[in-house]
Amino acid sequence: MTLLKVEEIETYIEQYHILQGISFEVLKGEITVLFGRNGAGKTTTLRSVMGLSPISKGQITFRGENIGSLPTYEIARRGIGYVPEDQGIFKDLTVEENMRISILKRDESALEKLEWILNLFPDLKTLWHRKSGLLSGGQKQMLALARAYVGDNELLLVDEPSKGLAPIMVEKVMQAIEQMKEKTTVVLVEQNFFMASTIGDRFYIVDEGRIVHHGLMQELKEDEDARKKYLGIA
Ligand SMILES: Nc1ncnc2c1ncn2[C@@H]1O[C@H](COP(=O)(O)OP(=O)(O)OP(=O)(O)O)[C@@H](O)[C@H]1O
Repeated sequence: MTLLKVEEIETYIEQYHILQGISFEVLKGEITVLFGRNGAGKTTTLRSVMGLSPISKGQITFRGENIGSLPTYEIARRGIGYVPEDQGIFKDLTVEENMRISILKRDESALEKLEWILNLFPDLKTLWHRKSGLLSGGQKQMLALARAYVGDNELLLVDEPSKGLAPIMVEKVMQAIEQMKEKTTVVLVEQNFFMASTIGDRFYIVDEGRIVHHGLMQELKEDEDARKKYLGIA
């Protein structure tokens, strides 16, 4: 089932034509990875879906509803969570406080979700009363993912969670995202092909504001020529 459909979106930032016709589809329960070099337009794509960088053309459909012209808070209310590159956590609040303000409805399902995610990230339990600003980069990333997960979201947009992390931490975060797939759907922006290709189901490659290649992750893993051509790796 298609959860999110992005069709030929175009986005300007100031006078710059950043997205020049981006289309992709996200199927429920899958991890869809957006690859592409620095400055290709990956972050702008996620921000456009969230309404943070409004589109000037094209259509964005979430669960069959056109959300392309809605304000960000309405898009968030419909169940799309965004984990930006800088994680978007409240650094002066504790881990507990950060988690509590993300839980919109304090019902049984929210508590179940909280328990499930804390089992996935046991470090957060240990750090429960610590100010989030004092956490390591990897711990902050886990907190950001956990917050997005308990926020009653059906789709998570996650921007480069591996950025700046030590390899062991990158592996942990990727494994966690893979496990989150059991419960939610993820669009992942990632430069680390080797990590993302182990957990992704489908890929899209962004270049100069356009999709230049897409398919099943397995196909890209088996296609050395495409990896060289589009990602510059063997
Ligand atoms: N506020 C802004 N003003 C002007 N140009 C911007 C602004 N934000 C982004 N851009 C430009 O838009 C283009 C796409 O940026 P974007 O952040 O979407 O790329 P990206 O693929 O996510 O790259 P990275 O991996 O480096 O984060 C870049 O050329 C960038 O310089």
